Amino acid sequence: MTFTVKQKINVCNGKLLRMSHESESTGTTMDVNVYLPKQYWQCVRGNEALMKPIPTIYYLSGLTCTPQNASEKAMWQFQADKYGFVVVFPDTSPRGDDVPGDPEGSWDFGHGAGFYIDATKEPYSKNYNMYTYVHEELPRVLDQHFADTGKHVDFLENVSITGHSMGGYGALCGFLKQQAHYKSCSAFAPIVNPKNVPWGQKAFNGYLESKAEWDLHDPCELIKQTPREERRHILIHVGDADPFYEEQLKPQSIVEASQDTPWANKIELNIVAGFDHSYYFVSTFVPQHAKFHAEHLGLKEH
Ligand SMILES: N[C@@H](CCC(=O)N[C@@H](CS)C(=O)NCC(=O)O)C(=O)O
Repeated sequence: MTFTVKQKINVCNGKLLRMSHESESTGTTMDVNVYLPKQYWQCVRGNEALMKPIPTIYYLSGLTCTPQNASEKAMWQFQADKYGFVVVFPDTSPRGDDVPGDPEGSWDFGHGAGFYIDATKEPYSKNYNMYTYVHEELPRVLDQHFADTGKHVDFLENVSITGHSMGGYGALCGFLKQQAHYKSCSAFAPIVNPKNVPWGQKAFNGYLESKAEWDLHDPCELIKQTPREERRHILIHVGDADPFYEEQLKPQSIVEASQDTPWANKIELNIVAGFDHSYYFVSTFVPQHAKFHAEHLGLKEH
Protein backbone atom coordinates (compact mmCIF):
# COMPACT_ATOMS: atom_id res chain seq x y z
CA MET A 1 0.00 0.00 0.00
CA THR A 2 1.57 3.23 -1.06
CA PHE A 3 0.59 6.81 -0.70
CA THR A 4 1.41 9.41 -3.28
CA VAL A 5 2.49 12.61 -1.58
CA LYS A 6 1.15 15.29 -3.90
CA GLN A 7 2.28 18.29 -1.90
CA LYS A 8 4.11 19.13 1.32
CA ILE A 9 3.04 22.50 2.67
CA ASN A 10 4.68 24.41 5.51
CA VAL A 11 2.02 25.38 8.07
CA CYS A 12 2.81 26.74 11.55
CA ASN A 13 5.88 24.81 12.68
CA GLY A 14 5.01 21.56 10.91
CA LYS A 15 3.96 20.38 7.47
CA LEU A 16 0.67 19.41 5.84
CA LEU A 17 1.01 16.43 3.51
CA ARG A 18 -1.59 16.25 0.74
CA MET A 19 -1.67 12.58 -0.14
CA SER A 20 -3.70 10.06 -2.12
CA HIS A 21 -3.89 6.28 -2.20
CA GLU A 22 -5.84 3.41 -3.70
CA SER A 23 -8.48 2.27 -1.21
CA GLU A 24 -9.61 -1.32 -0.99
CA SER A 25 -12.85 -0.45 0.80
CA THR A 26 -14.04 2.20 -1.67
CA GLY A 27 -12.35 0.83 -4.78
CA THR A 28 -11.28 4.37 -5.65
CA THR A 29 -8.36 6.73 -5.27
CA MET A 30 -8.89 8.56 -1.97
CA ASP A 31 -7.38 11.92 -1.04
CA VAL A 32 -6.30 12.50 2.54
CA ASN A 33 -4.41 15.32 4.24
CA VAL A 34 -2.14 14.66 7.22
CA TYR A 35 -0.69 17.42 9.40
CA LEU A 36 2.58 16.41 11.02
CA PRO A 37 3.30 18.84 13.87
CA LYS A 38 6.65 20.27 14.90
CA GLN A 39 7.19 17.35 17.33
CA TYR A 40 7.17 14.91 14.41
CA TRP A 41 9.98 16.72 12.65
CA GLN A 42 11.96 16.88 15.89
CA CYS A 43 11.53 13.07 16.14
CA VAL A 44 12.62 12.59 12.58
CA ARG A 45 15.71 14.64 13.34
CA GLY A 46 16.42 12.19 16.17
CA ASN A 47 15.48 14.07 19.33
CA GLU A 48 15.66 11.21 21.85
CA ALA A 49 13.43 12.94 24.41
CA LEU A 50 10.53 12.97 21.98
CA MET A 51 10.61 9.41 20.69
CA LYS A 52 7.21 8.39 22.13
CA PRO A 53 4.86 7.92 19.16
CA ILE A 54 2.75 11.00 18.50
CA PRO A 55 -1.03 10.48 18.96
CA THR A 56 -3.53 11.22 16.22
CA ILE A 57 -6.81 13.13 15.99
CA TYR A 58 -9.08 12.18 13.10
CA TYR A 59 -11.17 15.11 11.82
CA LEU A 60 -14.21 14.17 9.73
CA SER A 61 -15.54 16.97 7.53
CA GLY A 62 -19.08 17.89 6.59
CA LEU A 63 -21.21 17.88 3.46
CA THR A 64 -19.51 19.09 0.26
CA CYS A 65 -16.04 19.12 1.82
CA THR A 66 -12.77 17.67 0.57
CA PRO A 67 -9.76 17.29 2.89
CA GLN A 68 -8.89 20.88 1.93
CA ASN A 69 -11.68 22.80 3.69
CA ALA A 70 -10.68 21.99 7.24
CA SER A 71 -6.96 21.94 6.45
CA GLU A 72 -7.23 25.53 5.26
CA LYS A 73 -9.83 26.95 7.65
CA ALA A 74 -10.20 25.02 10.92
CA MET A 75 -6.75 26.04 12.26
CA TRP A 76 -6.01 22.71 13.93
CA GLN A 77 -2.33 23.15 13.08
CA PHE A 78 -1.62 25.69 15.85
CA GLN A 79 -3.13 23.29 18.38
CA ALA A 80 -1.32 20.27 16.97
CA ASP A 81 2.00 22.05 17.54
CA LYS A 82 0.93 23.22 21.00
CA TYR A 83 0.16 19.72 22.31
CA GLY A 84 1.96 17.43 19.86
CA PHE A 85 -0.65 15.48 17.93
CA VAL A 86 -1.06 14.56 14.28
CA VAL A 87 -4.30 15.53 12.51
CA VAL A 88 -5.76 13.37 9.73
CA PHE A 89 -8.32 14.94 7.37
CA PRO A 90 -10.02 12.21 5.30
CA ASP A 91 -12.27 12.90 2.32
CA THR A 92 -16.06 12.78 2.73
CA SER A 93 -16.88 10.16 0.07
CA PRO A 94 -15.48 8.11 -2.76
CA ARG A 95 -15.29 10.13 -5.97
CA GLY A 96 -14.85 9.61 -9.69
CA ASP A 97 -16.81 9.30 -12.93
CA ASP A 98 -17.60 5.65 -12.18
CA VAL A 99 -18.87 6.36 -8.66
CA PRO A 100 -22.63 6.98 -8.56
CA GLY A 101 -23.64 10.32 -7.06
CA ASP A 102 -26.95 11.94 -6.24
CA PRO A 103 -29.51 11.09 -8.97
CA GLU A 104 -30.72 14.72 -8.83
CA GLY A 105 -27.22 16.16 -8.65
CA SER A 106 -27.77 17.61 -5.18
CA TRP A 107 -24.92 18.33 -2.74
CA ASP A 108 -26.37 16.49 0.28
CA PHE A 109 -25.99 12.92 -1.04
CA GLY A 110 -23.39 11.00 -3.02
CA HIS A 111 -20.09 12.73 -3.86
CA GLY A 112 -18.98 14.76 -0.85
CA ALA A 113 -21.74 13.21 1.27
CA GLY A 114 -20.80 9.63 2.14
CA PHE A 115 -22.05 9.96 5.74
CA TYR A 116 -19.21 7.69 6.97
CA ILE A 117 -21.38 4.58 6.69
CA ASP A 118 -21.00 1.33 4.76
CA ALA A 119 -23.81 1.36 2.20
CA THR A 120 -25.84 -1.81 1.85
CA LYS A 121 -27.99 -0.69 -1.11
CA GLU A 122 -27.13 -0.91 -4.82
CA PRO A 123 -25.55 0.87 -6.61
CA TYR A 124 -23.86 2.62 -3.64
CA SER A 125 -22.67 -0.46 -1.76
CA LYS A 126 -19.79 -1.00 -4.18
CA ASN A 127 -17.92 2.21 -3.34
CA TYR A 128 -19.59 3.90 -0.36
CA ASN A 129 -17.85 2.01 2.42
CA MET A 130 -16.76 5.05 4.35
CA TYR A 131 -17.18 3.50 7.82
CA THR A 132 -14.69 0.76 7.07
CA TYR A 133 -12.47 3.22 5.24
CA VAL A 134 -12.26 5.84 8.00
CA HIS A 135 -12.23 3.63 11.08
CA GLU A 136 -10.25 0.63 9.81
CA GLU A 137 -8.49 0.90 6.47
CA LEU A 138 -7.14 4.44 6.67
CA PRO A 139 -5.57 4.09 10.16
CA ARG A 140 -4.04 0.75 9.14
CA VAL A 141 -2.51 1.97 5.89
CA LEU A 142 -1.26 5.19 7.46
CA ASP A 143 0.39 3.11 10.17
CA GLN A 144 2.07 0.93 7.54
CA HIS A 145 3.19 3.89 5.48
CA PHE A 146 4.71 5.82 8.38
CA ALA A 147 6.23 2.68 9.93
CA ASP A 148 8.40 2.55 6.83
CA THR A 149 9.66 6.02 7.63
CA GLY A 150 10.54 5.29 11.28
CA LYS A 151 7.28 4.88 13.25
CA HIS A 152 6.91 8.19 15.07
CA VAL A 153 3.13 8.42 14.84
CA ASP A 154 0.47 6.38 16.63
CA PHE A 155 -2.40 6.11 14.15
CA LEU A 156 -4.00 3.10 15.82
CA GLU A 157 -4.15 3.19 19.62
CA ASN A 158 -3.69 6.57 21.24
CA VAL A 159 -6.22 8.24 18.97
CA SER A 160 -9.27 10.50 19.19
CA ILE A 161 -11.96 11.55 16.78
CA THR A 162 -13.87 14.73 15.97
CA GLY A 163 -15.81 16.23 13.10
CA HIS A 164 -18.16 18.88 11.78
CA SER A 165 -21.84 18.47 10.86
CA MET A 166 -22.04 15.20 8.83
CA GLY A 167 -18.50 14.59 10.13
CA GLY A 168 -19.59 15.24 13.71
CA TYR A 169 -22.22 12.60 13.11
CA GLY A 170 -19.57 10.23 11.73
CA ALA A 171 -17.33 10.86 14.73
CA LEU A 172 -20.14 10.18 17.22
CA CYS A 173 -21.11 6.91 15.50
CA GLY A 174 -17.54 5.65 15.23
CA PHE A 175 -16.81 6.55 18.84
CA LEU A 176 -19.97 4.96 20.24
CA LYS A 177 -19.33 1.78 18.28
CA GLN A 178 -15.60 1.62 18.99
CA GLN A 179 -14.80 3.18 22.36
CA ALA A 180 -11.94 0.78 22.84
CA HIS A 181 -10.39 2.39 19.78
CA TYR A 182 -11.00 6.11 20.48
CA LYS A 183 -9.91 7.84 23.68
CA SER A 184 -12.32 10.75 23.20
CA CYS A 185 -14.87 12.23 20.83
CA SER A 186 -15.97 15.75 20.08
CA ALA A 187 -18.19 17.32 17.47
CA PHE A 188 -18.93 20.72 15.94
CA ALA A 189 -22.60 21.20 14.96
CA PRO A 190 -23.17 17.46 14.50
CA ILE A 191 -26.22 15.75 13.02
CA VAL A 192 -27.09 13.78 16.17
CA ASN A 193 -30.38 12.14 15.19
CA PRO A 194 -30.18 11.43 11.43
CA LYS A 195 -33.17 9.12 11.25
CA ASN A 196 -35.41 12.03 12.25
CA VAL A 197 -34.01 14.82 10.04
CA PRO A 198 -34.06 15.39 6.25
CA TRP A 199 -30.27 15.05 5.59
CA GLY A 200 -30.13 11.78 7.50
CA GLN A 201 -33.34 10.36 6.07
CA LYS A 202 -32.15 11.04 2.53
CA ALA A 203 -28.79 9.39 3.27
CA PHE A 204 -30.27 6.35 5.01
CA ASN A 205 -32.93 5.86 2.31
CA GLY A 206 -30.23 6.06 -0.34
CA TYR A 207 -27.44 4.05 1.24
CA LEU A 208 -29.24 1.48 3.38
CA GLU A 209 -31.23 -1.47 2.08
CA SER A 210 -33.80 -1.58 4.88
CA LYS A 211 -35.20 0.67 7.59
CA ALA A 212 -34.27 -1.99 10.13
CA GLU A 213 -30.65 -0.81 9.71
CA TRP A 214 -31.30 2.84 10.58
CA ASP A 215 -30.97 2.56 14.36
CA LEU A 216 -27.50 1.05 13.96
CA HIS A 217 -26.38 4.36 12.44
CA ASP A 218 -28.12 6.85 14.70
CA PRO A 219 -26.19 8.33 17.67
CA CYS A 220 -29.42 8.91 19.62
CA GLU A 221 -30.13 5.18 19.38
CA LEU A 222 -26.53 4.05 19.84
CA ILE A 223 -26.16 6.06 23.03
CA LYS A 224 -29.00 4.05 24.60
CA GLN A 225 -27.42 0.74 23.67
CA THR A 226 -23.76 1.46 24.37
CA PRO A 227 -22.18 0.89 27.77
CA ARG A 228 -19.80 3.71 28.61
CA GLU A 229 -16.19 2.82 29.09
CA GLU A 230 -14.29 4.54 31.87
CA ARG A 231 -13.04 8.07 31.17
CA ARG A 232 -15.03 8.40 27.95
CA HIS A 233 -16.64 11.83 27.39
CA ILE A 234 -18.18 13.70 24.51
CA LEU A 235 -17.77 17.44 23.86
CA ILE A 236 -20.13 19.26 21.48
CA HIS A 237 -20.41 22.89 20.34
CA VAL A 238 -23.26 24.23 18.22
CA GLY A 239 -24.02 27.86 17.32
CA ASP A 240 -27.54 29.08 18.02
CA ALA A 241 -27.42 31.08 14.76
CA ASP A 242 -26.64 27.93 12.76
CA PRO A 243 -29.19 27.88 9.91
CA PHE A 244 -29.37 24.07 10.17
CA TYR A 245 -29.93 24.03 13.95
CA GLU A 246 -33.68 23.34 14.07
CA GLU A 247 -34.24 21.27 10.96
CA GLN A 248 -31.09 19.14 10.71
CA LEU A 249 -29.03 19.23 13.91
CA LYS A 250 -31.37 19.27 16.94
CA PRO A 251 -28.42 18.93 19.31
CA GLN A 252 -30.52 18.60 22.49
CA SER A 253 -31.78 15.24 21.20
CA ILE A 254 -28.59 13.43 22.14
CA VAL A 255 -28.57 14.86 25.65
CA GLU A 256 -32.21 13.82 26.08
CA ALA A 257 -31.46 10.34 24.69
CA SER A 258 -28.60 9.96 27.16
CA GLN A 259 -30.79 10.46 30.23
CA ASP A 260 -31.14 7.21 32.19
CA THR A 261 -28.07 5.78 30.45
CA PRO A 262 -24.43 5.67 31.62
CA TRP A 263 -23.85 8.68 29.33
CA ALA A 264 -26.06 11.02 31.37
CA ASN A 265 -23.96 14.08 32.28
CA LYS A 266 -21.03 12.77 30.21
CA ILE A 267 -21.99 14.78 27.14
CA GLU A 268 -21.01 18.43 27.39
CA LEU A 269 -23.27 20.31 24.99
CA ASN A 270 -22.37 23.98 24.51
CA ILE A 271 -24.89 26.09 22.62
CA VAL A 272 -22.88 29.15 21.69
CA ALA A 273 -24.68 32.43 21.07
CA GLY A 274 -24.51 34.03 17.66
CA PHE A 275 -22.34 31.45 15.87
CA ASP A 276 -23.31 29.96 12.50
CA HIS A 277 -22.38 26.72 10.72
CA SER A 278 -19.21 27.94 8.99
CA TYR A 279 -15.52 27.51 9.65
CA TYR A 280 -15.59 30.86 11.51
CA PHE A 281 -17.53 28.88 14.12
CA VAL A 282 -15.43 25.69 13.88
CA SER A 283 -12.07 27.49 14.10
CA THR A 284 -13.23 29.52 17.11
CA PHE A 285 -13.84 26.39 19.17
CA VAL A 286 -11.02 24.18 17.84
CA PRO A 287 -8.73 25.28 20.73
CA GLN A 288 -11.26 24.01 23.31
CA HIS A 289 -11.64 20.72 21.46
CA ALA A 290 -7.89 20.35 21.14
CA LYS A 291 -7.45 20.83 24.90
CA PHE A 292 -10.19 18.26 25.59
CA HIS A 293 -8.60 15.65 23.32
CA ALA A 294 -5.08 16.41 24.52
CA GLU A 295 -6.14 15.63 28.08
CA HIS A 296 -7.61 12.28 27.01
CA LEU A 297 -4.53 11.49 24.94
CA GLY A 298 -2.20 12.22 27.86
CA LEU A 299 -0.61 15.27 26.25
CA LYS A 300 0.64 18.44 27.88
CA GLU A 301 1.17 21.86 26.37
CA HIS A 302 4.61 22.39 24.83
N1 LIG B 1 -23.32 23.84 0.08
C1 LIG B 1 -24.33 24.05 1.07
C2 LIG B 1 -23.75 24.22 2.43
C3 LIG B 1 -23.12 22.98 2.90
C4 LIG B 1 -22.35 23.26 4.13
O1 LIG B 1 -22.61 24.18 4.92
N2 LIG B 1 -21.34 22.45 4.31
C5 LIG B 1 -20.53 22.58 5.49
C6 LIG B 1 -20.53 21.24 6.20
S1 LIG B 1 -22.19 20.69 6.47
C7 LIG B 1 -19.11 22.93 5.11
O2 LIG B 1 -18.19 22.63 5.82
N3 LIG B 1 -18.96 23.58 3.96
C8 LIG B 1 -17.65 23.86 3.41
C9 LIG B 1 -16.96 25.06 3.94
O3 LIG B 1 -17.55 25.86 4.68
O4 LIG B 1 -15.77 25.22 3.62
C10 LIG B 1 -25.10 25.27 0.74
O5 LIG B 1 -24.73 25.90 -0.24
O6 LIG B 1 -26.03 25.60 1.46
